[in-house]
Amino acid sequence: MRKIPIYILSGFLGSGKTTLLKQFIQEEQRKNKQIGVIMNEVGEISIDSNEVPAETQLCELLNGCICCSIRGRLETQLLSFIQEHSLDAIYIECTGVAHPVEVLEACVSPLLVHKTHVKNIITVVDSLRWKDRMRMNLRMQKLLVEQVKYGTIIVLNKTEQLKIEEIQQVIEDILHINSDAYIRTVNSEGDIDALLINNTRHVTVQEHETCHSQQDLHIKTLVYDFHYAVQKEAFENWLSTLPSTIYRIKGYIQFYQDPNVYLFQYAYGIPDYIKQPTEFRKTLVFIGEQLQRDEIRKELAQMEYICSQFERVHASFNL
Ligand SMILES: Nc1nc2c(ncn2[C@@H]2O[C@H](COP(=O)(O)OP(=O)(O)OP(=O)(O)O)[C@@H](O)[C@H]2O)c(=O)[nH]1
Repeated sequence: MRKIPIYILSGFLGSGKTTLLKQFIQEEQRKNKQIGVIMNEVGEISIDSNEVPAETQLCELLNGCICCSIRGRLETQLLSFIQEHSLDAIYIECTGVAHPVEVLEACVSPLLVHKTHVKNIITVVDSLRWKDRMRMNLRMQKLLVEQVKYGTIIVLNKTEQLKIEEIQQVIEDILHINSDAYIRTVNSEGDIDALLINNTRHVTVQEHETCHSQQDLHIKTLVYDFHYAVQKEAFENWLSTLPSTIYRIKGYIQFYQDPNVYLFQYAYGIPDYIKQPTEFRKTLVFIGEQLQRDEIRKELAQMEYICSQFERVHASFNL
């Protein structure tokens, strides 16, 4: 019986996993292949799944990490994918705080071993964050190293943010931890076929140190729903005050006096806004350590309140 290949996309928060996944999907579609995608999020909602085309079989596993708290749900989902669809490949996008070997363990249960095989663990590295990783606490540094150590292919992404000699240093560090293949990319663009086929190392479950998102890493999430727009300048000023332990923010936002809704991405302190063609629920998801949830809620609510007052004044002048 033909075993369905599984590709595990690993890598820290905001490193470029979804960006890479979108390219895999395009490539598979170009070859008329049917694929299944499993997206795991530590938070209670997924923003990234809106990036997956409607014709792709998609499953969201939310509110926990498939490497620890919701491992059983991954197995159930893989089985249902196999039984209900005729798939050529399955892609699993891990949370940014997952340990790749523990995701692998969840994929090699006795119920799955005769039906699937894990072809590659592709670890995406944010080159700039890697270069500066000593600024992170030891637990996070260890996670970054573990993700690199157990990748069968390393994608060194966001390389345009570094100087040539810095890239050389990052490559040296990475090869020291894992001498398997690596590929340098910007926007996760590269030789997609090489990532799918190339595999110098047999993918096996190995002894490893654990680092679980909630117990060991103390990762917390917050979902904030907007009722009003906020002023862009005030929002950006506020972003610049956030601690570096807020590793990731993503979601949809609307700015005062701008009718557009933007996909907002914030990774390693760098914000990015992409105008959306359609309406989305205006929500931000925060992922980090020591999240001061009440403070974040209060500060965002304050920005909304100011704009709601502007709108009231505006409306009263137009009456
Ligand atoms: N400057 C730069 N930005 C990039 C590159 N690749 C991806 N990004 C941006 O980085 C942000 C995060 O990218 P994603 O692909 O969502 O990262 P991710 O690993 O899926 O994020 P999580 O799933 O939240 O962990 C987005 O704003 C991307 O557009 C790159 O090569 N250079």
